[in-house]
This record gives sequence, C-alpha cells and structure tokens, in this order.
Amino acid sequence: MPKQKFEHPHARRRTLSDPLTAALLPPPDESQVERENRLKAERDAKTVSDSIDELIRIERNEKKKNKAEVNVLLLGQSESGKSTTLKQFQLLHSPSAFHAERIAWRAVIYLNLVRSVRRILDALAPEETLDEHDDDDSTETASVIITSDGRPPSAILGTRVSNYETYRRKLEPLAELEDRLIRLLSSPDEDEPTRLDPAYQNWEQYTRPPRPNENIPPPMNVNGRPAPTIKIPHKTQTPSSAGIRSAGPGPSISQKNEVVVHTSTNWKKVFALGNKSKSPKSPLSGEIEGWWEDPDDPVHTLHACAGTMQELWRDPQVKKRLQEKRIRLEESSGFYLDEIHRITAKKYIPTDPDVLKARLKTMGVIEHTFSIPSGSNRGVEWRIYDVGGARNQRQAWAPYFEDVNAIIFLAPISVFDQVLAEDPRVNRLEDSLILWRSVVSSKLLANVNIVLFLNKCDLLQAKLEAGVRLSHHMVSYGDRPNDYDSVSKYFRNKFGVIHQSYTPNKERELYIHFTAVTDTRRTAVIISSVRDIIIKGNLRNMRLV
Ligand SMILES: Nc1nc2c(ncn2[C@@H]2O[C@H](COP(=O)(O)OP(=O)(O)OP(=O)(O)O)[C@@H](O)[C@H]2O)c(=O)[nH]1
Ligand SMILES: [Mg+2]
Repeated sequence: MPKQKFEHPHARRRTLSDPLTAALLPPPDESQVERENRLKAERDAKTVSDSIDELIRIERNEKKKNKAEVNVLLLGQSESGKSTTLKQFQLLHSPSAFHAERIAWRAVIYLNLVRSVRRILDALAPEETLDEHDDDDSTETASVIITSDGRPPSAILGTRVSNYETYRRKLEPLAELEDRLIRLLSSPDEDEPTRLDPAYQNWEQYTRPPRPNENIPPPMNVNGRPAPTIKIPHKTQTPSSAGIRSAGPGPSISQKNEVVVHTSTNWKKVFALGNKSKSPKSPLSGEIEGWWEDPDDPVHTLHACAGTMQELWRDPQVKKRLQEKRIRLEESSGFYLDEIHRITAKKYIPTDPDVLKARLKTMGVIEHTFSIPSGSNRGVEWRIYDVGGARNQRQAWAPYFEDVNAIIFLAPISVFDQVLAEDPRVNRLEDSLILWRSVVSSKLLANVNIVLFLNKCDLLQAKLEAGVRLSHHMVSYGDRPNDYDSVSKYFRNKFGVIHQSYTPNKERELYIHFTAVTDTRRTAVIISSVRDIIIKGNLRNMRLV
C-alpha cells in the first residue's frame, strides 16, 4: 500500500541554533561545584549515548549486509509518466493489489472522460462567451500545441458547429457530475502541496529556467545541511482551494485547471466502497458488484449522455474546429473518447490498460514497497518513490536524494511542440532538458545509478507521422529527416551529451531506454533489465561484488 512520507528520518536531528538547545544551556550563575557535577554528568551521559550510537551503527550495518535494500526515485516533469511507471512496477510485482484497486480508478477514468468533453465544448464556444483566460487552454493539459513562433494558434475565426447549443444543453448534467467526482476524489482535509524547510528552496530554484542575470547556486550542499521537514498543512478543502477555478454562476463546465489529488488522500478506498460496503462482492475477484443498482452512481449520468458524447466526438465540424485550435485530444492524458460506450457501460470495470491510461496528477511524494526476488538473493526490498513533477512540487524531491540508490528519470520526447501547463511560456522539452541537467550535475547524486526513459515514443511516432516537424520547434534540428528513427536518435544524443558534459562522476554509465510506459509488454521487459542494472550497481556500491 502507498505510504505518505511526512517526515524525513533526519528531521529529528537538532542544530545548535535550535530553541531547545538554547533552553538547555547552563544557568549563568552556576557555582564551581555545580559546574563540575554537571560536566561529569554530561560526560557520563555522552559515554552512554556514544555506546548506544555505536550499537545502532553496528546493527544498521548488519541489517544492510543481510538484507539488500534499494531506494529508487522516479523523477521527471509533470505528465512525464512517473506514476504510470509505478503502476507498471505494481502490475509486475504485486498484481493482486493492482487488480484490487482497479474498480476505484473508475472515478478517475470518468473524470478524465468528462473533462475531455468539457474541453471540446469550451473549444466550440463562440468567442464572446469566453473570458480572456478561457481562450488559453494551456492551463488544462500538455496537449495544447504551440505554433513555431511560440504562441497558441489564433481561434478568432473558425468553423461554427451548428449543433453546439444542442450538445451543450444535452451534456449539461456532466457539469454537476464533474463537481461530484472532484469532491469524491478530494480529501476533506488537505489542500496544499507538500512544503519544505527553507533550506531546500534551492532545489526548486535550480529546476526552473534561470532568469536573466541570475546566478543559480549548486542544487545542494552535501555537508552540514539542516534537516529537512516536510509539513503538510491541514485545512478544509473547497473546490476552489483544490486549484479548480470557480466558474461563477452557471455550470462548472468552464472550470479549467487539472484536478490534483494529494497522494495521502484515501480516494481509492472512498470510491471503491462509498456507501456500497454492503454491496455484494464477486466470488471470483472479491470486487464490489451491483453499483449499477445504486441510482446515485455516476455511471447513470454518463450512460444517459453516452450517445450525445459520441455524436459530439464524431461530428466533422467539431473535428475541424479542434484542428483549427490545434487541440489534439488523442495525445492528451486520460483520453477515452474513442471508447465512450465501453467506458460508460453500467457494469464497466476498468481494464489494466484503462488504469494505466488514467490521469491523476501527483502531489507530494508517494512510497511503494516491493519485495523482489533477485537471483540467488532471498529478496530485495525495493522502495520506489513517485513524486509530483509540476514546478511547485519539485522542492519536495531533495530530501529523498540522500538515501537514493537509483533514479529513473522520465523525459517525454513527444512534447517538443507543447508548453508547460504551469507556465505556458516554457516549452515542455526545454523544461525536461533543464531538469535533466540539474539532476545529472548534482554532486549529491554523483554515485547514484541513473536510468533515462525517453518516454511517450508511441505519441512521438504518431506526431511525426501526422506531419508535425521537429525543426519548427527546435531550430537546432536543422534539415535532418523528420522520421522517428532520426528524431529519437537525436534526442538520445542530446540527453546523452548533457550527461557526459555535466556529470561530476565521469565513470557513471548512463542507461537509456526508449519507452511507452503505457505499454505493459514492452515496459515489463525494460523494467526487468533496469532491475538488474540497479541491483548490480547497488551491490557494487555496497562493495559486495
Ligand atoms: N500514450 C502514452 N501515454 C502515456 C505514456 N506515459 C504516460 N502516459 C500517460 O500520460 C499521463 C500522465 O502520466 P503520469 O504517469 O500521470 O505522469 P506523472 O509524471 O506521474 O505526472 P505528475 O504526477 O503530474 O508528476 C497519463 O494519462 C498516462 O497514462 C506513454 O508512454 N504513452
Ligand atoms: Mg504522478
């Protein structure tokens, strides 16, 4: 089961400047005898404390020798595929837990579908009904495309969809459903991203493009840094505090920002059972059954709207309008519009690929533990940390650098024509390159094995085949061929050169894989090879081989 990390182990260490240490200072009017007694008592206490420390150290070393442990960090920008990679690890190493949870993913899949429909309706809306920000779809997901001059395409003149009003009216119930799903998925007592001590603010600064004339300090000071403490504030959550822009009066169908659910929330449990704990369970899978009898279940609204959703998605005028606005929903996260009838069926249970496609932004850091047998070893405990990749989440990464053995860095390479959801001025590929540079150049991570997943290769191939030219977005690509082989090699080279130039450890070998982490068969093969690499590297570091 996922475990939320609230406090790093070193958080308990105190520094001389802390208030407790100050409070323990001797009284200023201490006599000579008192002073000698105190010093003796302190020496005795120190001897006892040192011997306890020594015992702990020996015990820890013994443990390390007897039980191999591997800590792996999944890093990369938002929507790079970190959580999807974690799901693949789960599917491989604890399939029963993965399957037990899949019914809960129904809520996320429904929400992904409803929001895709809303994006279409927003894109079709006559311009005068949208406010200034509504035209800027870039706040929604990374599927918004920028033109080669870096600006979203103009949407002023374009195809009018004759059935727009009918679609909007018939799909109105989805607005209320969206609100309900968001409420279901959101925790009642969390509303802010994980925050860190100011000591770690540097990392965030280091992982964004520098401002002009800004001197960015090295990401981390290895020695003597204050202990990190992750604080999760508890407040009451409202839809607007969850990062969802209020639509004002009228349907919330114009709400924009991506739904974020803190990893500590219990949404899986809530949605898996809800008020249905008395519902029958399947004798085969043990999964809840019979939710379709519950008139309040979201499936009914979706089922009733399925026909209209299908008409909307298939309408040639709609397709044209989306094309004019360069919105390619097929490439965006959580795309289920090609399977409306299956997804909205009353007895729908998400399949493995459905769960892998489901999009829920990570906030905070989530830890998964697996015991993975490895050759003659009796089992290695793997701790995999999945972090939030959005800009405001990256400051939470640093405390995990200290004990990490390996990093799997995900860089989606299909995103060369897209902008960051959190900052539409920044090209997503540029952001990945900057982030990559900051990770590989970190001295703190110098001895950490690094595996690079050049991800979303399936989307890259489709994009290139659709005629999108890399050179329009990356001038340095020049007039090289715009086919998958040439482009993927170019990216491999680009990331490889950055590692070569910036790594503080010239001995470190970099392992690069072209991946599509939604593809289970391909990813399983890659994961097992990555596992071997990490184990070997780890044993080498532990000087056991
Ligand atoms: N087609 C395709 N989709 C992918 C691939 N990798 C990830 N996705 C999808 O992209 C979306 C985002 O993936 P996530 O795993 O949630 O991304 P993340 O890196 O965890 O993002 P944050 O939690 O915001 O940091 C999901 O809907 C995935 O199903 C891929 O290789 N190909
Ligand atoms: Mg994630």
